[in-house]
Amino acid sequence: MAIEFTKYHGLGNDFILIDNRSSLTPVITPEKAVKLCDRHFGIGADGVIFALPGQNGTDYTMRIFNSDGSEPEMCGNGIRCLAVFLTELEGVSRTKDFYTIHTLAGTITPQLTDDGQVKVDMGQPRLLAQEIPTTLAPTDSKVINVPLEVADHTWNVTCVSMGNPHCITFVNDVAAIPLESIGPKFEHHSVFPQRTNTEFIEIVNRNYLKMRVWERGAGITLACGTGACASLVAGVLNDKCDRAATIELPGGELEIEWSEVDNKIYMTGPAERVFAGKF
Ligand SMILES: N[C@@H](CCC[C@H](N)C(=O)O)C(=O)O
Repeated sequence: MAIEFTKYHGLGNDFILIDNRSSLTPVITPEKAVKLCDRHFGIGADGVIFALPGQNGTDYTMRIFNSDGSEPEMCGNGIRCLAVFLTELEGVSRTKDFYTIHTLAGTITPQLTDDGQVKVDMGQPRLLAQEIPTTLAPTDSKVINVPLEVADHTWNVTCVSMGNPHCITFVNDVAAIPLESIGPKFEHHSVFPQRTNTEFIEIVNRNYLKMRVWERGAGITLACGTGACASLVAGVLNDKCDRAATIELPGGELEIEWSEVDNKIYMTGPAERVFAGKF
């Protein structure tokens, strides 16, 4: 059976999107997703995203497989891509400029803005150790600036869940971080029972941060939306940045705001269609 797909990216964090609106079961297995994501023998992507029917009153459901076949709870760049993909699928019958999307991290709401970007209500960050999850602190404590031994070095980390786990470290120079070698050591550290995404952040000023990321299940990527949101929260918790900032990633910039009004995170950035095909 031939399956149609469309390739999208959000700041170079790239995904294979599949129209799965006729069933709540993904049309391909995690093992097949690994093959499709392979950059030499497949289409090449950081993950596969499925547009499924809505649940609990939402418009749609999003599921995603990382390039290693694991299933994360949420994907920030991916949900912007999904929002634009849905407009493509719905065509002229589209009647509104936002979607309610059921995810494993709860209901997320991406909105298409007039300038072609996508602004996403990412929900509230979760800060307790049991919510990350991590054993770095007692279950009902926050994990802020806590020492962690990785690769014979003590890193002070702050942990934030955006539905998926993030471990954030502030450094003087993100370019100097040997991501390829230490990323996997953070991801598989025994204090993270569900593994973790890892962000290294350089504070340029209180409204501009530089970030590099090692993603759980995908390795080095050019951008991570949930990671940018989690990093802004970590910056605020450590009094290193304001509640609204630009995050510069290798693939481009995201605007992130942590609202004092509703405690939610709002992420704004692009989503670009690359090409479509069949496999
Ligand atoms: N790139 C994504 C995050 C994708 C999921 C992540 N690899 C995980 O396993 O949690 C983003 O833009 O948020």
